[in-house]
Amino acid sequence: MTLFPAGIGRRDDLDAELATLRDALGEPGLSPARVLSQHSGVWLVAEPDAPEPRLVHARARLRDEAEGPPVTGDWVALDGGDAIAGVLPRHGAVVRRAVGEGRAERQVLAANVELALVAEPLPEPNERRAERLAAIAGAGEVPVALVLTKADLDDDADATALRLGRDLGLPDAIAVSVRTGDGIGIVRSLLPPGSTAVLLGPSGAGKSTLVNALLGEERQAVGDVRASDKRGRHTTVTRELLSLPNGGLLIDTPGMREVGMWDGGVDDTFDDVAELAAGCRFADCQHDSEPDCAVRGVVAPERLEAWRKLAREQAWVDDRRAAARERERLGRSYRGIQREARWVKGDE
Ligand SMILES: Nc1nc2c(ncn2[C@@H]2O[C@H](COP(=O)(O)OP(=O)(O)OP(=O)(O)O)[C@@H](O)[C@H]2O)c(=O)[nH]1
Ligand SMILES: [Zn+2]
Repeated sequence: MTLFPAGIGRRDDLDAELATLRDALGEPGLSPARVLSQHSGVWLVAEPDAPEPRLVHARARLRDEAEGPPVTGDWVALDGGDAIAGVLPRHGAVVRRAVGEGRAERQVLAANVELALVAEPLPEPNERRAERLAAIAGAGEVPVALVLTKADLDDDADATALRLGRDLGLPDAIAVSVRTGDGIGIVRSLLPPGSTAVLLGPSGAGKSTLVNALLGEERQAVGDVRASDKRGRHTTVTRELLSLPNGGLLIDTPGMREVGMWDGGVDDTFDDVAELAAGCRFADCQHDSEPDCAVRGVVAPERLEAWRKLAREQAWVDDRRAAARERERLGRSYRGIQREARWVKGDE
């Protein structure tokens, strides 16, 4: 079986970006690859001309960088020694706050994606959950299509998709059923050859079932790959980049229970609120009980409550990130002073 009949996606500026990285690291021999999946301490990568993917590790420096380690979908530069030497700039990434109460760290869920498919199951899709996923995708400049699964369980599936799409400001909203095949062709048309999309949604939404339908008979072996780390333990794939029969690529993610805001995107997702808010008397109007509010009474109360919640959460994250940057800045100047002191003493 050929593992990658359809290639590993498109990257228009690959040569130029690789050249920049080669120059920056002073290593002319770096070659490109794409991360298919991420395991503990190893990465499965595909190279443009290699018949099979292989496991590589990453240089230690990449693990504690602000950007975090390479993730599924990343374009990376490999050195001759089986290591990822650098990660190419990400064009379109879905980032959430890492899971855990009070943690202010980022987690990149998927890199270099051109579309996020946000899945919610019918007959009772959770509008707020979809809104939140759309917000983190929007923050990474990734367009969103809403995919309402299990359409066979809802007589008004198409009407629900239309309404939800309108409420959330997502023009692409499709009801799909793997049982009847409804909508599958439309989803396929959103994934043209060479493009990469990511599928996001809660556990049980029917993501794996949908992926299997899109793969048809060609479910690939990458899904079964298990990597053994240095201690010989086995770890299972979490997020993987799959190659669809028509040449589109799809990153499959496990169901998420928590989706914390990280990079903003609240105003983009709630552009109805943002636009109307220009007419409020106070610039920091919470559209709650303030006089002369232009939003309250126009935007649905549930959506307004969701906006408040996400905006508060984003403010919390922004505060922590600013504090972390300040600590980093102080740390740097402190280390600088130490270095200078040593230099003066002549012991460096
Ligand atoms: N009626 C109906 N059931 C579906 C459809 N698609 C999936 N299901 C069912 O929904 C359940 C969950 O589907 P999965 O594909 O495992 O869901 P998932 O989103 O991948 O879940 P995680 O792997 O936990 O993230 C299964 O019992 C499927 O058979 C559909 O179109 N119609
Ligand atoms: Zn207001």
